Amino acid sequence: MEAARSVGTFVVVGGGIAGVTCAEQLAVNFPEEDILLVTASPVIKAVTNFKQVSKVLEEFEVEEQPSTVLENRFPNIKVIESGVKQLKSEEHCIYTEDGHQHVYKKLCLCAGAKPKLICEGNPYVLGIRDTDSAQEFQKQLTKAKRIMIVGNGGIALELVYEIEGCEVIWAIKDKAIGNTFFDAGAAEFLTSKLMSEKSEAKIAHRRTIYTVEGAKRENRTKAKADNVGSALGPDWHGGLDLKGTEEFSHNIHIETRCEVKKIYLQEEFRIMKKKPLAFPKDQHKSVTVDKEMWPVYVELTNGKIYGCDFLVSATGVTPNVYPFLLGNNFDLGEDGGLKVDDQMRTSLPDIYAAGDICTACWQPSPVWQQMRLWTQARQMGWYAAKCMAAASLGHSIDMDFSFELFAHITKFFNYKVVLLGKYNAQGLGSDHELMLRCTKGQEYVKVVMQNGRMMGAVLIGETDLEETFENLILNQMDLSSYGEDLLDPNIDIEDYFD
Ligand SMILES: Cc1cc2nc3c(=O)[nH]c(=O)nc-3n(C[C@H](O)[C@H](O)[C@H](O)COP(=O)(O)OP(=O)(O)OC[C@H]3O[C@@H](n4cnc5c(N)ncnc54)[C@H](O)[C@@H]3O)c2cc1C
Ligand SMILES: NC(=O)C1=CN([C@@H]2O[C@H](COP(=O)(O)OP(=O)(O)OC[C@H]3O[C@@H](n4cnc5c(N)ncnc54)[C@H](O)[C@@H]3O)[C@@H](O)[C@H]2O)C=CC1
Repeated sequence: MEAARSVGTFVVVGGGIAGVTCAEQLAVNFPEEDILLVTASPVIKAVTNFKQVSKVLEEFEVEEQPSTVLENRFPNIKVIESGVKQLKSEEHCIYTEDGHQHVYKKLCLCAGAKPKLICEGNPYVLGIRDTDSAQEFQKQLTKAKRIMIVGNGGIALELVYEIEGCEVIWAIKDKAIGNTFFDAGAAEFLTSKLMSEKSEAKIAHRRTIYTVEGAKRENRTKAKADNVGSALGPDWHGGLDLKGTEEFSHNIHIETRCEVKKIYLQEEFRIMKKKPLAFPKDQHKSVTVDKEMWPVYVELTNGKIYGCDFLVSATGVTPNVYPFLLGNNFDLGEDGGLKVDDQMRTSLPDIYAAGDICTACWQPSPVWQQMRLWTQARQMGWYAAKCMAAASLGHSIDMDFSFELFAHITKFFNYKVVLLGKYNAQGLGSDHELMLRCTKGQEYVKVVMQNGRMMGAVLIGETDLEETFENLILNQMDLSSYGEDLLDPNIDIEDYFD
């Protein structure tokens, strides 16, 4: 039987922030055209309450919505809930799992990324990406007395702060926590909070950025077949009760400079006669042998072995390119993403990409870098649509202003965190200086300077400096003459530069 075939000018794949933003923008640009959004997940992600905090910094809420809400808002968007199983780029056609074919003139791939697990296929190693995987994690946690978290980026930072009633062994490769966002100084500032704070205060301050419309969570079905759902985002844990079986708040032990060497199941471990360690009651006291039996045992590269109920592998993501590769010779970046140029074009004709799936391969501004973040997914989806629209009318457009400066606003350990430009002196070599201001428990301010110019900043706490520093990084003013005054709390820096 011949498969049903549709023909559309613009087809977008992926119902996450990048895909939805791209489809919306195309729908606005081409009200007469039908825009096809093909997605494996049964709900789509919508950006709501968008707020431009300053020139580049933006904040918004995210809602999971049924696709009909998007179709009602944009009558020329048609959502198809089915995973793409093959792309035939020479025929300008995608094949979906429901047996249909969709022909496109221009296609934008926004299929996100998947967790890069330390051990694929082991049922005791969980990854967190979408609503289903977060709920599975929560379910396992309610039965757990001890877990191990591996990884030192965004997810690990959020988890160690949120989990209660369960011993957590946090195994990190680095010497300080949060290496993807912080240097050792900021890490120390945060660690003291992690080790001291009581759960009551924490709950009272829980942030509420992430919203899920109504009670849809319960009614949701899984993403089709092997496909992942959309990535979670700001405050994804807000609606989850992340509590283990015990009655304490934080109980975290950090193992630094190590990786997972091997994971043993209980039976396998029993015959080996190796000695697992008990949960250290105090970082400085000598450790004792663990008498308890655990479902799984983890041997670390520092020689220590701990038993636990399960592990969370919060070890980054891999772009979800697999469904599109067969028979298509895409150029891939080192991180496995689809390489895109300054017009968001992949290496194949009429195929664009945006969000976590892509690897930015244009010459970036000296103070921008790609990170797989919600904000960048939105900016790329929006810009890709603009580029597709321009190309279909025969021209190209200038790079969007949002790619001039890396800017990320988030919350860690209940502190507001703003990251600007080369906030960790990424790629600046040794030829740079750092200036610091820190008030324990209150704020941590770091600026990265090079040749008298501000190149980046980390602002933790209510510093109120983001707008001024954003301007100083963007205008690359020579600040040599201001010296330490830049961070003097008694000087109103805003007045200085008015
Ligand atoms: C736990 C967690 C917390 C996070 N917190 C933050 C945060 O606080 N701030 C921040 O900025 N970022 C955060 N991020 C990162 C952010 O969520 C992602 O960078 C962003 O959502 C990526 O959007 P995307 O649209 O590119 O991909 P996704 O959201 O992953 O969407 C991909 C879409 O493609 C669909 N799809 C996949 N395969 C196929 C296929 N074969 N056919 C059709 N459709 C397909 C999926 O179902 C999905 O709808 C977090 C990520 C996680 C996992
Ligand atoms: N508030 C925010 O901005 C948040 C952002 N996110 C984003 O979601 C995505 C997924 O988050 P994460 O998984 O935390 O990724 P990540 O990229 O933030 O961090 C991955 C971490 O895993 C470590 N790692 C990699 N391989 C390892 C290995 N084999 N053994 C031990 N450690 C290893 C890395 O050193 C790094 O610390 C990222 O794009 C992240 O930026 C996630 C949560 C919060």
